[in-house]
Amino acid sequence: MAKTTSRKKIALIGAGNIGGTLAHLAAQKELGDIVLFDIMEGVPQGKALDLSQCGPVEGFDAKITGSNDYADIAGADVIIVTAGVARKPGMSRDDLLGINLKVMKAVGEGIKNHAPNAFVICITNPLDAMVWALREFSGLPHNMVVGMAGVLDSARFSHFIADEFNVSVRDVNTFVLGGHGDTMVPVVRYSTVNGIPVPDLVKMGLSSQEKIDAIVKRTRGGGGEIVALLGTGSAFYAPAASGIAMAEAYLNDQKRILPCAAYVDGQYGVDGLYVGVPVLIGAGGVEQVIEIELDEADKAGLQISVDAVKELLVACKGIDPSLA
Ligand SMILES: NC(=O)c1ccc[n+]([C@@H]2O[C@H](COP(=O)([O-])OP(=O)(O)OC[C@H]3O[C@@H](n4cnc5c(N)ncnc54)[C@H](O)[C@@H]3O)[C@@H](O)[C@H]2O)c1
Ligand SMILES: O=C(O)C[C@H](O)C(=O)O
Repeated sequence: MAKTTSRKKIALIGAGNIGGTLAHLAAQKELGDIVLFDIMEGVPQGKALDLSQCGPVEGFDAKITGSNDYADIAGADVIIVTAGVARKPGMSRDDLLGINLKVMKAVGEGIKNHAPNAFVICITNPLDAMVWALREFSGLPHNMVVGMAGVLDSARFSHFIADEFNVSVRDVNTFVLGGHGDTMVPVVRYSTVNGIPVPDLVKMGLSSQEKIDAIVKRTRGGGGEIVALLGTGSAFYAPAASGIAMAEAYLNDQKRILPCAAYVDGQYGVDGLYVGVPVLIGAGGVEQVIEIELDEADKAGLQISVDAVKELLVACKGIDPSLA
């Protein structure tokens, strides 16, 4: 029987570890038909065929194709970008700036020419600089281009908090703001177990400040911990799950409040750059930047993070004068 053509279309630029996992999750959730794009010939096609053959076993109905041609992303509702290079042990995310900036240029132009109405989620590192550059190269409205980092960093924080208090992770809610680097700001005051702020749980003697401080530190280094363990490549299951949560918020107009690298234009005293803040995502893309009250320590932490992102933008402009 002929299939409906009114399904949503999800284009995944980069068919590596995260791209393949994104495709699998999007198919399992039947978010729409999926195009996997990569410059490696055969890889997106091979992964698309393999994933399509999960359909009969898992019972999902989604058309999955692989491509090396940007024309195939035409009409995409959502694009998730993971194209580029991942860091190796001993490297920082910022070491990827030069190589991945060139990738963002090619991807941005591909999106501009073939899918300018899509909601674009960037995952490529160094995240806050790459999402800014991707927006510049694509020319899309700022509210339609967003970076994935805070959902992942908060998921790590939540996992560690759930472990510490020996409670279900479902009852834990945490917030990590700022750039996706060593200067990220896990906001302990807004982190709760079923509504009870973590500092109150410490006061109740259920943990200690030292243990919470260690969890904050581990969260900040969460990506590096996995890079060191894997030896080659970086985390991809939780990053893909986080990207899918953001895509679902847009596709299903969920009005979710999620920490994302969003364009900030005045809020938090920050102007004209992408950095991790709470935003409302719905059918209008990033519909609002939510300005929460921060204490002095968190404000200072956010400023340090913003300054680190600013330095990366200067580096981007130095490498590619078209960005200046
Ligand atoms: N934002 C985050 O929280 C977060 C989390 C995890 C990983 N990352 C980053 O995501 C990126 C991808 O990670 P991964 O594990 O999927 O890496 P990977 O190496 O498995 O996959 C990257 C893919 O990009 C492709 N690629 C390279 N240049 C391209 C181009 N010009 N056009 C299209 N495709 C191109 C490669 O062929 C490869 O298949 C890395 O930069 C990594 O650091 C970010
Ligand atoms: O740490 C990395 O290099 C990948 C990613 O940014 C992560 O946090 O897992």
